[in-house]
Amino acid sequence: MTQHSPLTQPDDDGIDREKAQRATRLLLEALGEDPDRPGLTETWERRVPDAFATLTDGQRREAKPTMRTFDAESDDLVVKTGIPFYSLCEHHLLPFHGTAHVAYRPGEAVVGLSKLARYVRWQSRQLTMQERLTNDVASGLVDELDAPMVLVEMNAIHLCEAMRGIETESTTTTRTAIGEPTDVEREQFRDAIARGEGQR
Ligand SMILES: Nc1nc2c(ncn2[C@@H]2O[C@H](COP(=O)(O)OP(=O)(O)OP(=O)(O)O)[C@@H](O)[C@H]2O)c(=O)[nH]1
Ligand SMILES: [Zn+2]
Repeated sequence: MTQHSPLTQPDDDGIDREKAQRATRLLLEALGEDPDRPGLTETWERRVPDAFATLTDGQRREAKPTMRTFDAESDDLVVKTGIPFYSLCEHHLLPFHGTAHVAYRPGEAVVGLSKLARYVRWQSRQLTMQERLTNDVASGLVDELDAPMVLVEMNAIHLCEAMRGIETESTTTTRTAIGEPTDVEREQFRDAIARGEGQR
């Protein structure tokens, strides 16, 4: 069907490229398009399968960022706010995107700061719901860091709500805590988020 992949088996990036090509072609036909018109041939042959391979690599452990850690020197809360993320809603296959804030109380280790953002980006790349993604980020970080306490907040706009359906762009906030955050830690997390928002 294409020079990019003669195989029906999943490629290394985990998606069955020929199926994705056939499905995209079929969808274009269902929409009344001619998939063989010049502007669309590479769309089903290459671009859409490649895009979905990237946008779902959160399902593949091999794509997980390396979480380099260092010895912790204290158990003071580490907070990273304003991490952009892009995900796909499993109901409509449309994006939801926004900002994540994460905090953890170190156990034996702290992680390189950039890895928190990389981890959120990787986890976001799957068909999911915002609530589940928030929990996945938190439980994943607990496992990765062996951290006794993690807090995550995500704020997002869902394009399935903005572009169709209710046609309203509103922000959804989801939060989760794993472990037992103290009142002081919760306050530090809230303050850091508010400070970050003040700077934008
Ligand atoms: N809880 C939750 N709901 C979501 C998320 N993403 C999309 N939705 C909602 O999923 C629901 C799907 O509702 P359905 O009634 O099955 O589908 P629909 O007819 O397309 O719904 P409308 O969007 O209201 O037109 C909608 O209310 C969306 O707003 C998410 O991450 N979490
Ligand atoms: Zn949706």
